[in-house]
Amino acid sequence: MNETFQFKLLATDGKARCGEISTPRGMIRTPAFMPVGTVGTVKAMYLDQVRELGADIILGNTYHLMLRPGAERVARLGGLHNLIRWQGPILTDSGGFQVMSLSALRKLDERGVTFKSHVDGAIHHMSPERSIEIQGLLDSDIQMQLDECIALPAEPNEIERAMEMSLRWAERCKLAFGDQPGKAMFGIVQGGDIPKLRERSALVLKELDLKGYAIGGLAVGEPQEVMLDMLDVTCPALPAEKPRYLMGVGTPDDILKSVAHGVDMFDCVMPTRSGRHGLAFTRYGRINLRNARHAEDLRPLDEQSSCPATRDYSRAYLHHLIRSNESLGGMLLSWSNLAYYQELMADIRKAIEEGRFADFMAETIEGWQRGDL
Ligand SMILES: Nc1cc(CSc2ncc[nH]2)c2nc(N)[nH]c(=O)c2c1
Repeated sequence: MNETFQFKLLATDGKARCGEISTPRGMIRTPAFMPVGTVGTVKAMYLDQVRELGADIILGNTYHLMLRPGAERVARLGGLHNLIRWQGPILTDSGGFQVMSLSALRKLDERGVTFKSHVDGAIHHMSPERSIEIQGLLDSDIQMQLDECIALPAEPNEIERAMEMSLRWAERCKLAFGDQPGKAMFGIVQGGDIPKLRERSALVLKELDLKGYAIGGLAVGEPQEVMLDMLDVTCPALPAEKPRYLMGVGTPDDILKSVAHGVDMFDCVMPTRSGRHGLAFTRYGRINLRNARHAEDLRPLDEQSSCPATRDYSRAYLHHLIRSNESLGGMLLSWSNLAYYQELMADIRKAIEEGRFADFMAETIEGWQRGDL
């Protein structure tokens, strides 16, 4: 079993890149979509199914897991991989983003974040060092620095303050992480929608010579064109030989266009969360199965799909299950959406390798717009 964490670029087509990250727990093919397993489960899915769909890596979450079952308990139980029975790589977010979006009472200052648990109301303090310690206890393969993500639109001096503090936290996290062969700690580029702050953040993080770089502070309410403009500024400022992970993104359209801007890794709750609410992502675009027009439509979502949930179940039945709020509805649509996302990633990787990514992107977007009546 190899002991290193190594990113290899296999092909480029314009700014789009195709590569692979080798880790002691297995290979990650990029561009990669990472299903979100926030509290140790990809909701409504068996992890064997998630693996069979082509996912090489899933996400865990420091904030949720430190509150329940607790980081030290997960370590006593043999680490996250053994607990949830996923032996591939796991990436964990550092928790700051979730504190700011989920916990009732919270305070953020130079020392870190202080918050009240949404589980039992207990008060927690998480410093950059503690976040890395927790991710270590979870035996995470790719760990995120603690950072402060500002929702957009925001005041420039607020964006600058948060970006500068995130840079100081990056250094503290690098120190706390130390040297763990086979594992990686990623810095997170901040800077909101301000190009010169994005450039500074990327350049200072590049000096830290980390094994990979996340692009944070996006997919927080800004229009897609602002997100893509920030990628135009950020990606060239990052080292070409390191992986780039765009956090919290996104729809199939966001992913396709972000790959075209040089992004290698993605994560989003979209395929599972919207699946539970009846929204299907297909090569024809979105289909909302709650809509009455599906009530007697015996067609499957896509008869050409290799996924049984997409190929074998009628829209009428999916409509019935979602309207009846039956668990099977969310299970089948989560399965179908994750299958579609992984199929899209596989098609993207192939198109880049074959030097036809621009045509593939145009054809794919046209298929979504054409829809299927
Ligand atoms: N949009 C967005 C999403 C996430 C969550 S990514 C995630 N964690 C668990 C699941 N998915 C972010 N996380 C951090 N640490 N920083 C960010 O700027 C940021 C931005």
